[in-house]
Amino acid sequence: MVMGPAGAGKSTFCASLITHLQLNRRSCYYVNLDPAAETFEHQPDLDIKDLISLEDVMEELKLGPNGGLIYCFDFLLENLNWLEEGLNTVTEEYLIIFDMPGQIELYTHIPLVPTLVNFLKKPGSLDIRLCAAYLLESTFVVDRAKYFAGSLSAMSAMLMLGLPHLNILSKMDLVKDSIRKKDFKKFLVPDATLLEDDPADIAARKAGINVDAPVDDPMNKDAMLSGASFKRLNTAVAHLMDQFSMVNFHKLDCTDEDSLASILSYIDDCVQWAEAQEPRELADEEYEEEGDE
Ligand SMILES: Nc1nc2c(ncn2[C@@H]2O[C@H](COP(=O)(O)OP(=O)(O)OP(=O)(O)O)[C@@H](O)[C@H]2O)c(=O)[nH]1
Ligand SMILES: [Mg+2]
Repeated sequence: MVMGPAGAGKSTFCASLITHLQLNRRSCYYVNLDPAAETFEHQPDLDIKDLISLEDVMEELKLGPNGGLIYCFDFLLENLNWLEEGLNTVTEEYLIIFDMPGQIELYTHIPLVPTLVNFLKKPGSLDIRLCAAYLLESTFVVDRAKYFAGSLSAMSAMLMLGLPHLNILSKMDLVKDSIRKKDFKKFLVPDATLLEDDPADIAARKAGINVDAPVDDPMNKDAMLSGASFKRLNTAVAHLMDQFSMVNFHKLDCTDEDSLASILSYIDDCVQWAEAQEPRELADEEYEEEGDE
């Protein structure tokens, strides 16, 4: 189940993963659960838009895009038999890829996704072994406040969903030229020491702003204007991440087959894909191909 904030690269990752699976002769089943998604590199095998369209909901119920999305998800949960019918025949050989919408409220404020997850993994029913792939943009590391806020959202999803969980820094192609591999390593585990060389603080100090001013009252206007209370907030979030010590990241570059293979192997481990495979007989043409090699 591919999740993460809006624009994190979820659909692109799904498309690259499908291409990678096809190249490696693996079966996959693509489920689009984002009712706002318009174009696809690979046509979904099951598409929420066949059940309900966000456009219709917004038009008929006079809802905005976020309210409309929540309505669509509510509707999906009331019509889970549609999902069950679509997935019932998918065998263990398949890797099912769920492409999720990016609105964070689906995971946290109103627990719609946790309800869906419980339905999909229910023993005796669909009984799908799920794994969450939570994507964050790797460019976030440049802005420590964004990086820690993103890591906190990842941790929140981990706690809410209780699934085997992979946190992934996507779009590595965008940073690989500007940040050396060795320097990037420290961002794979969110840790409060990363705030020590925050470029935003360095720039603020250069501009003569005292971001290190002691803050007795974080709501004090001076503390807010100087950025000192914001720094205090980030430090608190960073220490919280340290205390839970739950989040670590894997790097993903969708343009690199090795990177995709590495992420896929983690996913396979989480969902125990290899263990679930029955030994199968090769089809005649596959025998011939193997012979040729
Ligand atoms: N350079 C680069 N751009 C990417 C990558 N993945 C996604 N993008 C771009 O980022 C934008 C958003 O990508 P999507 O895959 O649609 O992101 P998403 O998370 O599915 O977005 P929502 O479904 O709207 O939440 C698009 O313009 C993509 O072309 C990547 O690996 N590298
Ligand atoms: Mg998408």
